[in-house]
Amino acid sequence: MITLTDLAYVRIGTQDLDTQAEFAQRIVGLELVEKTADTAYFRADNRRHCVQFVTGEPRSLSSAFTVADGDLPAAADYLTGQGIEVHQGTADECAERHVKEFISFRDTGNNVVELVSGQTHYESRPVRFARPAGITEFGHLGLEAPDVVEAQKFWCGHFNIQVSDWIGTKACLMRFDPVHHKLAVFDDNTGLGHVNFQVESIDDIMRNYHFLQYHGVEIVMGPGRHPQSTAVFLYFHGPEDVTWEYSFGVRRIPEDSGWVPRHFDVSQPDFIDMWKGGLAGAGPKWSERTL
Ligand SMILES: O=C(O)c1cccc(O)c1O
Ligand SMILES: [Fe+2]
Repeated sequence: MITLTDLAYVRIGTQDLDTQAEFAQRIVGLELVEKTADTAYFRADNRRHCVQFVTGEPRSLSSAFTVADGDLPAAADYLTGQGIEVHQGTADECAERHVKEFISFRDTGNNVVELVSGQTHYESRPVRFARPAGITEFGHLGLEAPDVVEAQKFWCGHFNIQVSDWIGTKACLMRFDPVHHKLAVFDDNTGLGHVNFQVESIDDIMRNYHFLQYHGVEIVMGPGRHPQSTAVFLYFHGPEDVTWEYSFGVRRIPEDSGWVPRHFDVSQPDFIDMWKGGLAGAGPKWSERTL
């Protein structure tokens, strides 16, 4: 069993670094920490960076979680013992990620996952957000897998991860600390589902909604309220199909609360947005009535 302590970062490939960098700043609102000819790093909280774009294939490269200092050798042994191939991060790879050490492996969705220790943090320097989106922190990652049940067994079997809620068998929301979920797996082939940032208030959600609309950014879903975490959310599409989410008010589940995962029924209109609850049994559409 491996103990995860936090989310670390996500690395995303891009064929257009400049456009991604501009979107991450001007639209998402992140701080650009560093940009070179082939990579750009973005900061949202005390982590030195939590999003890194890398020139290359436009796809998710890896998602990273933190483990305690000193835990990596045992984690590598454990995974190897489970028949999982482990790569030991080289000095150059560590430098590129701004971590002391890391290992990587593939999950059941063939996503590359990195376990890191010694991620650089800027504890005392305020984040210089590129715009006032209200971001407070890197919230969670949505990964994709062809079989969500298999992915859940993998994550809960090898890590200190518990299921918070199921959305049919289409999604599983999981936690490794009191936050309702920092890892979610969605039913799809492989890759990054979405990158979530928590914002300070419901007003930020609505201000961001109008800001995105003004800029012609494609809203994927929301504003709405997830019945699972009770967070108010807004998803939008960035370049190269990257989905971003702002949310506010995520539920916390205290450690010994006896929480039992709920199963949400995807055939109901409010399965992912409780504000659509009024649509249940709404009958034929008034606008389509024949007089
Ligand atoms: O916050 C949630 O509950 C949630 C539910 C479904 C899908 C998501 O991305 C979520 O963040
Ligand atoms: Fe989410």
